[in-house]
Amino acid sequence: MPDTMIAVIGGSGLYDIDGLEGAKWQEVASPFGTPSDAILTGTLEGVKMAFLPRHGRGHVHTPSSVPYRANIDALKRLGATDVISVSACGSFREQMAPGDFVLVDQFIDRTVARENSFFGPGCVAHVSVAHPTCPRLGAACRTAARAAGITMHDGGTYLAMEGPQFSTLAESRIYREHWGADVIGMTNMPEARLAREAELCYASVAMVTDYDSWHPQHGEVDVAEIIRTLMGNADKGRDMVRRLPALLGAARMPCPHGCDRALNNAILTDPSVRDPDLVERLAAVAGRVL
Ligand SMILES: CSC[C@H]1O[C@H](OP(=O)(O)O)[C@H](O)[C@@H]1O
Ligand SMILES: Nc1ncnc2[nH]cnc12
Repeated sequence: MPDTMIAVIGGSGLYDIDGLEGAKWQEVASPFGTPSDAILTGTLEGVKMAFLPRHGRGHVHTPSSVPYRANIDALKRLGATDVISVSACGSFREQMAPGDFVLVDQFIDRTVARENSFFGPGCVAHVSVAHPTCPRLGAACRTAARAAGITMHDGGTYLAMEGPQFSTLAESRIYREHWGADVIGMTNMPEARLAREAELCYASVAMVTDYDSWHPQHGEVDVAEIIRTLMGNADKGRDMVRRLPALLGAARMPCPHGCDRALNNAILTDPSVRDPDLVERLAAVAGRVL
């Protein structure tokens, strides 16, 4: 078993984390493109850590231009075992209020313009994403957040939209009233799919910044208000992250939910007809089974 390496993908408002020993920003090359930014690496309480700002420092990437495949591949190449996605989101539930966190466990994918798989012609694979997040990693996030005094809602369905515009009122109502979505954001898909293909445990912590556009008392989404809430959320997110190493430990045990074995029996293409270039590109993601 490899050592634990906790990788945090920071969303809007979370562009770095503090307190890492031996911290350095490391460029990591990927055959799937250039990651959003260099990756901050170091250790925290003896546990390896990595941090990647999803939109790049200074917020360069739109939700659609984030190089999701390069990001996940680069984290896997570095040795990441567990990925915690930290994201801003709108809320469809009165009780999931701005400033609260939601431990997302399901997704509805409405993205339309993103590469959503490492595999393709010449190496076809199908993994299950019925349960797209890792309960073990999620439990650590829940414990860490609650220990930090954060209101963390346990479980929620995240609707991933393409953006960059926010939803119309009609869309917001459909997602909330008919589709059962709890929160909305623009980035967790295809990130969660790719983490599963790369056999990484993935947990999503969504930090509520607004009530999207459905709430009669709150009107439409106001970016200035989102940014104000984000600032407070980012500090809470850092506090949660600081508590994770003690909960996950440096010595990793196999994932009891099978995230680290997701590719067992998933590749359909016969070895004799696999595309050698694609197989080479897949070395980090799928080398275990290729
Ligand atoms: C800041 S409002 C919209 C923006 O924030 C979220 O980003 P992330 O998921 O990376 O925290 C949302 O998905 C949009 O990209
Ligand atoms: N209401 C919202 N819709 C989509 N993404 C968001 N990120 C933060 N708030 C959001």
